[in-house]
Amino acid sequence: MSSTTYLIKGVSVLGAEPTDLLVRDGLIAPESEARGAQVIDADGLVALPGLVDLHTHLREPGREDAETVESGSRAAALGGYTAVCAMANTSPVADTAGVVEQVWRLGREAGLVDVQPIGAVTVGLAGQHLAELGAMATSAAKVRIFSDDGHCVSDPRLMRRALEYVKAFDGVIAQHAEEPRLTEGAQMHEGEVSARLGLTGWPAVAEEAIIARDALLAEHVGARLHVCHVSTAGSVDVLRQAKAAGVRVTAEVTPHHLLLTDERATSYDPVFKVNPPLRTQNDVAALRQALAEGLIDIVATDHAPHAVEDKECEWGYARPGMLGLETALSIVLDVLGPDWPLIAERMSRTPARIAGLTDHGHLPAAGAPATFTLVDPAARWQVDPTASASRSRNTPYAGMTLPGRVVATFLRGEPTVLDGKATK
Ligand SMILES: NC(=O)N[C@@H](CC(=O)O)C(=O)O
Ligand SMILES: [Zn+2]
Ligand SMILES: [Zn+2]
Repeated sequence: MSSTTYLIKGVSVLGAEPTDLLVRDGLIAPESEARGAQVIDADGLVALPGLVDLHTHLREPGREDAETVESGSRAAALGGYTAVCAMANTSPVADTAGVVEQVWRLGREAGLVDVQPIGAVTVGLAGQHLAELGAMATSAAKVRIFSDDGHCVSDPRLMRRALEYVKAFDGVIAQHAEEPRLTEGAQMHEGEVSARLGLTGWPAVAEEAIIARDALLAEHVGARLHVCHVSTAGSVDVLRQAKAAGVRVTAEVTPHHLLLTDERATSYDPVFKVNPPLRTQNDVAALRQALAEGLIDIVATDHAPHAVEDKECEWGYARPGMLGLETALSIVLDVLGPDWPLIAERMSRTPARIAGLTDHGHLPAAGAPATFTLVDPAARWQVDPTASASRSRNTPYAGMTLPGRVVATFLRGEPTVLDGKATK
């Protein structure tokens, strides 16, 4: 625990009238005890609860050339995050207690954000046999979210069993919704642009059909379902129906699906290749609306670092995925506007609740954990891929000027970012 006490002066909590926050012994303390504190001038800055990413690829173990738990944690802290959920599609796959505990320990050692491992649903992500979900849940990593992300759990019987299994410990299955038979050879969204470019399409219905099926399965067994990276207007309609019927379903949208469209593929620049693919302007509009209304519960980055040789090649050979941790808040600010209570809800409080991360998602107020981020809403910055803390460079926003800059991030009273720079 930090021995340093910080007095954050003149900060606007979620856009409210400026106030002072005293950070002491890991908590926000009553301000009367401010003697000897290190003062941080927060004039013009907004305080948000530390952001929580429910969908991050950290690539360790296996592809430490693309990202490590430490480098990804640093990118996260710089983006205003205090917790990230690490996806299981590593090498070896995080399908055992041993691997999830390794990732969890690496996160603790890096000490920049809380790294909460996600466990695989099936052994080796192969979609054949359930992984040892119970052993991962009772491990030191206390896994509560399970996902074969990168792959869809397409076998309905396996999906049903997984949903039933995790009910015992209030777990959740996070589904990468993609009917594989409908996306064989797919390179981009199936529509006008794919027809023009002559690239094999990934139809919206491949996502929507799985969400509909899984919502029915979740309802049938009374279990929790989370839908990863929702990308189409039709998926929003399915979610609306499922939620109206009382199904225990939550959903996420990525910053890139809120901003970019399939028109980007006309550049043939693989930096825009991602799964699910960038969709149409109509989809973007529906996703924004659904996020504002709460039909889509949260923003998750799907931060997917890839090595240069996997991205700087022909479109057809490139791996899908893009960086997201350092730009997410700026993109959301751009898309939603400075509605700080809404941003806090969608990027911190609700993801913390879904993941069961009780240390996170608290408003910075006396008595709460000092786990928050300070943002300069007036700052604008230009995205420079070479300046990223990630080991990879595949940001789709290179050269763009974005609003909002993270100035500081605190995790349980310890600064992980100060003056816009990581502290370790
Ligand atoms: N989003 C992607 O395009 N890629 C992800 C996998 C995934 O999220 O499905 C990856 O691991 O690279
Ligand atoms: Zn996915
Ligand atoms: Zn992913």
